Amino acid sequence: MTATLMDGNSLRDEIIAGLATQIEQMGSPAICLATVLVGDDGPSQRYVKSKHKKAGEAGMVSRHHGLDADATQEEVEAVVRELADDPSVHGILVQLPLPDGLDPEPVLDLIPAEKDVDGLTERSMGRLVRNRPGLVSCTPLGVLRLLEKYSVPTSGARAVVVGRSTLVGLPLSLLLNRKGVDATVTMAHSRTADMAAVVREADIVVGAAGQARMITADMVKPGAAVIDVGVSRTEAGIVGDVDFDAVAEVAGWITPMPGGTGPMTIACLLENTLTAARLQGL
Ligand SMILES: NC(=O)C1=CN([C@@H]2O[C@H](COP(=O)(O)OP(=O)(O)OC[C@H]3O[C@@H](n4cnc5c(N)ncnc54)[C@H](OP(=O)(O)O)[C@@H]3O)[C@@H](O)[C@H]2O)C=CC1
Ligand SMILES: Nc1nc(=O)c2c([nH]1)NC[C@@H]1CN(c3ccc(C(=O)N[C@@H](CCC(=O)O)C(=O)O)cc3)C=[N+]21
Repeated sequence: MTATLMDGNSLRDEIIAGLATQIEQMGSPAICLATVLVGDDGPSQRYVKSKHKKAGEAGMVSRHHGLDADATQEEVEAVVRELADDPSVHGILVQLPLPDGLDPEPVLDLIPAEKDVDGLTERSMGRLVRNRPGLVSCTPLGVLRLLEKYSVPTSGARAVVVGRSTLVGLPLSLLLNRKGVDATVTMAHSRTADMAAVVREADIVVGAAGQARMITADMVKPGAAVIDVGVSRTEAGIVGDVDFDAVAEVAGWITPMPGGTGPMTIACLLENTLTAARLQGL
């Protein structure tokens, strides 16, 4: 392998240790992250469990609300409303996607901006667009942290983000475009014509489409930084959007899957929870 491996597990541990120290210095207040999961999807339950475990390591408390897959819109909204009104809860994360038949928009609308640790509400997204301080989606933040940690040059670099969701692709594109980061960003998606040619232009490639191994070695410019966000369940197990073994021979930097962006998402979620607690006066 010629690429430098961008190790999300070790950077996560570093970030969580830093959070634990900060929280101790604050006199160890009970900073609380609440998660809401509707349905019994196995991997979602695993991610949520891992979020709670890591919250404990950071010196935070956490609370989980699990609802049955057949929960009604009203039931989900009632849970979120209760968490929104509860002053002992500092961060609220509603695991997406919700089961078919439930509309996430009115649910997200109930999350107060200062508790929006996923950065998904209209106010948080608006602040991101307007370049004002606010909570930003965790996976995009984690990607930026990895680029920074490994000194990947971003100013003037061409970045291609494959995926334009409000959870990952869109906020990440906005962050990469920000003053100070200064990449020239292309957002690619399922209608992009000649994806291979678009990706080949990139100094920084982010796969956030959820299409198993769609980014192949022939699509990658030699020396590029390749970040894998996608998670697909296949018969071979969990695989990313990047054809890791072959791309690692061409890229300058690459994230492993697992061990790359997943752990960084959790670290940044906890960082957002501390920020949220401070916004609420802790
Ligand atoms: N590692 C982590 O921490 C996290 C991982 N994930 C994973 O990242 C992936 C993306 O998540 P999310 O953004 O929520 O997913 P969405 O399904 O909301 O969005 C997927 C995006 O990828 C685009 N897309 C789909 N197929 C293709 C294709 N063949 N070529 C190009 N673009 C395509 C879609 O395009 P269009 O808009 O045209 O439909 C859409 O913009 C998933 O696998 C998810 O599990 C998500 C969050 C955190
Ligand atoms: N509102 C909302 N916010 C999210 O941030 C969110 C979401 N909904 N829905 C689902 C996706 C997915 N996601 C992951 C988190 C951690 C890992 C993670 O830690 N993965 C480990 C591997 C874990 C394993 O092996 O199961 C790793 O990559 O090393 C992966 C994926 C957050 N998501």
